[in-house]
Amino acid sequence: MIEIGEVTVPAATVARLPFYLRALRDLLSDGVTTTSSSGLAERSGVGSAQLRKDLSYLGSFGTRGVGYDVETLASSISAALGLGSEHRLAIVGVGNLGNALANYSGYAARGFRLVALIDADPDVVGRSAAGLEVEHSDRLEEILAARGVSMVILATPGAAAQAVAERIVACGVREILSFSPVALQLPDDVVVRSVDVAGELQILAFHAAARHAQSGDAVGVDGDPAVAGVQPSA
Ligand SMILES: NC(=O)c1ccc[n+]([C@@H]2O[C@H](COP(=O)([O-])OP(=O)(O)OC[C@H]3O[C@@H](n4cnc5c(N)ncnc54)[C@H](O)[C@@H]3O)[C@@H](O)[C@H]2O)c1
Repeated sequence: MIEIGEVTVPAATVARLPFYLRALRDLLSDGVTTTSSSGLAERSGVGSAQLRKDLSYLGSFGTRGVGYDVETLASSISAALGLGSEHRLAIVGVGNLGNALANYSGYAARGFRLVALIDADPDVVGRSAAGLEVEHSDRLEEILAARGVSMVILATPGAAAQAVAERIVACGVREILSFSPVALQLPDDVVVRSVDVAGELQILAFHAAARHAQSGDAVGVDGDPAVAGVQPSA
């Protein structure tokens, strides 16, 4: 459970709020001002009962027979997610992944501003991405403080991740999005979200194997024995 203002919201609900917000912003850009819970649920990819339950944690927004006011609901979800004010973001580890993430153009529209790129490799330092110059990690503390960084994307190799994360946390940063393949050991008040693309693909492989098993087809996608070998649980 996560505290949002004075209410406690299940972590799974918080994880779905960005999907609702994205769907609402799409509706707004299509000029749609009201939406039904079923319409919003469909756009968000969740069931409408789930959506109504999730939104009930944030207060009462819908009007029976009319639906939700798109702008009001989007503002409420934004506020609940703490997106009212801009989050200043740094990427630490600007290799293949960090560079690709730096060049993502969607941060500003979602309330984030990329303000620093940091790397340890002298060959990488000085390169430019997204209008920023990569700076040396020797100056990490100084850079995070000077730019008011509140969130960090960590994309260093696993071997460096723990030590770098500790330095980031010592600067007061409490939210880290980690792509590094290690379980970071950090104080309890630090929130780490870990992204594992290969792990997500394994989950898809599991579902593919389950579907093939149900249809009596023992061979996985494209005959891949690794996929075929995954056994779904009951
Ligand atoms: N989670 C995922 O889904 C996923 C997907 C791809 C890669 N990864 C992981 O992300 C990380 C980055 O992958 P990549 O392909 O970009 O690797 P990369 O080697 O291209 O980039 C890593 C960068 O980190 C820098 N670095 C090393 N030590 C550092 C330190 N102490 N401080 C600051 N920078 C430092 C390196 O100089 C390099 O530029 C790896 O750990 C990789 O395993 C995760």
